[in-house]
Formats: sequence, C-alpha cells, structure tokens
Amino acid sequence: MSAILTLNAGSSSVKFGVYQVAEEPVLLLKGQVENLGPLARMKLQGGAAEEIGPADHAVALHEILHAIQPALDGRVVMGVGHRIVHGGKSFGEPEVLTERVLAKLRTLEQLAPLHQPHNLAAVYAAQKEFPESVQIGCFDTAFHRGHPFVNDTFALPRKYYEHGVRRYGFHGLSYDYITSCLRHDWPDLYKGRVVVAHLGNGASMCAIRGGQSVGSTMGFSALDGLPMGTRCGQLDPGVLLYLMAQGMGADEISNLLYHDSGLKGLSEISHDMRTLLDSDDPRAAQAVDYYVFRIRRELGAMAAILGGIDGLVFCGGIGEHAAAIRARVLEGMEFLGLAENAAANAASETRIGAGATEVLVIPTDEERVIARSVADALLA
Ligand SMILES: Nc1ncnc2c1ncn2[C@@H]1O[C@H](COP(=O)(O)OP(=O)(O)O)[C@@H](O)[C@H]1O
Ligand SMILES: CC(=O)OP(=O)(O)O
Ligand SMILES: [Mg+2]
Repeated sequence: MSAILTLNAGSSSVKFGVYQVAEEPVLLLKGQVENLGPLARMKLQGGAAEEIGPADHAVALHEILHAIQPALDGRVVMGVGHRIVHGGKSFGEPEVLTERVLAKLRTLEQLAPLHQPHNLAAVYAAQKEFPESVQIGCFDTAFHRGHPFVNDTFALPRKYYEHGVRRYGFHGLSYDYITSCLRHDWPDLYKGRVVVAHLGNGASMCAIRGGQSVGSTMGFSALDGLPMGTRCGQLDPGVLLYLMAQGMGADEISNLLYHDSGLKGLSEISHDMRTLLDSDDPRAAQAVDYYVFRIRRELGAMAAILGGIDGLVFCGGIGEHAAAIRARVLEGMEFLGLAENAAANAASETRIGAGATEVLVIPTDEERVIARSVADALLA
C-alpha cells in the first residue's frame, strides 16, 4: 500500500497531510506545527494542540516525520508534494523536482525569504527520508499565471518585465482549492465574479472570474497588498528610497518589511490577530483598524476589476475564525450587495451573507490541492 505526504511550510507554521493514493486522495492524517518560535505547538486534526517548545522550520519537519509514522502504518510514501511559494515566470503547473528545477527555484529564494528557503529545505529533507519517492512542487504563483498584462506588470521600463519583475500573486494553492469547492458546491458562483480573501499570517485577496484569477493584491513578492502578521503590505516605494538614503542596507530593510512590520509593527504587541482582538491597548485597536481598512479598500478594487461581484469568500486562519473582522469588512458594503447575517457570522457558518451577494466562509485546504497533484503524477 502506498501513501502521499504533503508539506506546506508557511511563514508561521508547517502544515502536513498523509493520504492514501487515489484519484481523489483519501485523507489519513492532517496536522500542523504552528506558532513557530519559542513556543511552537503540534496540532493533529481532531486533537488538542500540544506544546513542543522552541521550533523553527527544521525542528517542525523533524517532529512531523515522527508524528506521521502511526498513520503511515507500514504504507510506503510514493510521492511527497511540496508547497513552493515562488515558481517565477517558468512554472505554471506542478513539476517533478529534479535537480535542474531545484536549481532554478533556489534563484527565487530572495523573492520570498520567509518561505522559499524553508520550502526547499523540506524537499531536501524528504529526498533523504523517502529516497524512493517522487518529489512534486506545487506553486503558489501558478494560479495567477494567466493574469492579463495590465495586472501582471509594473509601469517600469519593459526590460524589467522581460527579466521577470512582474506581479506574480501568491496563495494560489488556497485559491485553487476554494475554486474547486465553488465548482462542486456553488456552480453558478463558480461561473461568476468572486473575490476570495485569504487572511492568514500572510494575507492576500484574489479576483476570480469563471474560475480564473484575474487580479491579486500580492505582487512581485509576498510583501505587497494587505498588511500581514509581520509584513507591511502595500508601501510607497519612496519610503524605501528614504530609508536607503538614511543609511539602511538591503538586509536591514528586508528584515523591517518581512519581520517587523504589519500587525506586529503597528501594534508593537503581537503579530497574532487573536492577541490583538483580546487586547484593550489602543495600539492593538489601531493595527486592527488599519488591517480592516486595507481589506475594504482592496475589496473595492477587486470588485471594480471584475465589474461587480457575485460572491465574497473568506478563508485562512483569520478569515475562517475571526467573526469580528469579517463583520467589520462587511459593514456599510451594501453598495456591493454585501450584508452580514450576524448570527450566521458569529457561528462561522458557511453562508454568512444577508444581501444579494453571497458571502461564504470556506476552510481552505492547500494540502488537498497538493495531494491531488501528486496523485495525478503517480497515477499518470
Ligand atoms: N480564532 C481566531 N481568531 C482570530 N484570529 C485567528 C484565530 N485563529 C487563528 N487566527 C489567526 O490566523 C493566523 C494564522 O493563519 P494561517 O492561515 O493558519 O497561517 P499561515 O499563513 O502560517 O498558513 C494567526 O496568526 C492568527 O492571527
Ligand atoms: C505567500 C504567503 O504569504 O504565505 P503564508 O500565508 O503561508 O505565509
Ligand atoms: Mg498559509
């Protein structure tokens, strides 16, 4: 009997899944090491979170390889599927991770420093642990490769576009999963105009028409668009010029924008939405205000790109669990047909809208999208 393992190294967690190989893979075990840092937790689906002490991505991976043994129950891991955040302009489909492909992906590490090095480290670890298995890379950027030119470019001299300075967009595996749910359960919505808000530790929004991405708030790197746990979101490039003129170097600026900004930087308290919502510190309230303001602003932009919207979907850790944030995003949005069904929202039900535009909460499942791609490769 054979199995598929999926590994999804995010900026604050490593999520994993074990599946029985089948055209629609059968889930055997799912879990995550979350809150990476001094107080990381291992959480298996259906179980309570267990403190595992300090863990970075490497420790998390080690713990995961240990935790999956009972679920494998003697099954051989035939394929390991990896979330690879940046596929650059070359990769629009899942790829077998040969040495040639990996060499290309290493050149993109600088564009996604919170993810790409960890994604690739997981590949090397899996190659070692499961030498007989095929490694498949599934790219966050792939879902957006069909963007129209105006949404794929910056207004820089053309040669930069040719060199790959483009608006790639990310969270594509999540959008792919949400789109597959719409196709299955909400076929009319699938054919229509939908905005998906993936609000996790990283956050972005995507405009989807007929199942195809036509716009994303994220751009060249996973810094652009919405503010995130520790990332700044959209920033006037003049700020960077100013900081450089003040004597800050590239590494220092990178650290500022990726690690010390966003909710953490604005609140000076935490990157974690739960902590901020529980706090009565005015700085926490201001950070949340800014977060909501930017989501609402981008919602307007996405609706304009689509020429109106038929549905809004919330997903990601915050999108799935923070009813207060969803309520504030929907407030006063009647001009887009959006209204909140307060009881349904408070209970995080699937349908939380009370207006003409459908509003859904759909738990995303990047692991399943990865597992499907591995199954396709194994069964081809
Ligand atoms: N009940 C909750 N209320 C508010 N925010 C939550 C809740 N549960 C999780 N979150 C937020 O979700 C974030 C993690 O989202 P997730 O999508 O799992 O992260 P990642 O981007 O690492 O994949 C946490 O930083 C936390 O702020
Ligand atoms: C691309 C990105 O920001 O991913 P995550 O939300 O997992 O950090
Ligand atoms: Mg994530």
